[in-house]
Amino acid sequence: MTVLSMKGVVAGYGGGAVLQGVDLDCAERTVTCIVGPNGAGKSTVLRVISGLLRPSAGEISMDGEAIGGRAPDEVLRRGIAQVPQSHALFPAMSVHENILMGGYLIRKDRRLLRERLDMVRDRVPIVAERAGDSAGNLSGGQRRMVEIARCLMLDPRLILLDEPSLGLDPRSLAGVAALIQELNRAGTTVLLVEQNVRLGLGLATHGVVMEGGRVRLSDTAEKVRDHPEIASLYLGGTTAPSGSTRAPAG
Ligand SMILES: Nc1ncnc2c1ncn2[C@@H]1O[C@H](COP(=O)(O)OP(=O)(O)OP(=O)(O)O)[C@@H](O)[C@H]1O
Repeated sequence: MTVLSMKGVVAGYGGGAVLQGVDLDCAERTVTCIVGPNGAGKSTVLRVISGLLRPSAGEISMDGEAIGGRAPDEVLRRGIAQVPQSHALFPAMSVHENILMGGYLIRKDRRLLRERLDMVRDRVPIVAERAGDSAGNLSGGQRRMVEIARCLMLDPRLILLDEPSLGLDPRSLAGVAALIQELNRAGTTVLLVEQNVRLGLGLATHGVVMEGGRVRLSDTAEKVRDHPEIASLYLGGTTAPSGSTRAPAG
């Protein structure tokens, strides 16, 4: 079943279209990774889905219902949560308080809030382990985990992640990759943008290559990763060794 569908989406920032007719589908329970050169429009795709940017043409639908051009809070209520590129936590607030902010839309339903909090603590252990610490005192990798955990408070159907690997050391990378895969196993559909092509396509089920505001290639992550042009452009001329289709866990 298709969760998210984009057809012929055109969008930009006033000085001409950045997205020039993007077609993209995310099937339920898949992890789709968008890769491509700087300026290709990858982050713009996420912005146009989450409602931060209005498309000037084309269609965007979620579970078959049109959402193109809707306000961000409405898109969020429909189950699409975006985790921004970085620095998304309130550094002076505790981890627990930051997580509660993620439940703002459901704050009046105390029981649901409590249930979600338990679920988030369960899925992302650092939320309980560092509950009382200021978010500003966490390492980069821990912050990224809490940023992702925060968006789980609304139990989204689709999570949008903009460069989850940005600025992380290798150990944190593995932890964040494992968390994304775990969420996916629990049933969440994920769409992410990644500069770290090896990591992104390693943890994804599907890959999308963008160039000049268009989708150039869309296939299983494995096929995209093994595509000769992708290998030479992004993976240093070598295709990933067979058997390394998934990022290491832990
Ligand atoms: N807020 C903005 N205002 C004006 N132009 C923008 C804005 N954000 C992005 N752009 C332009 O839109 C184009 C696509 O940007 P986008 O961030 O989507 O690319 P990207 O593929 O994610 O690349 P990168 O990895 O560099 O972020 C670029 O030419 C960029 O300069």
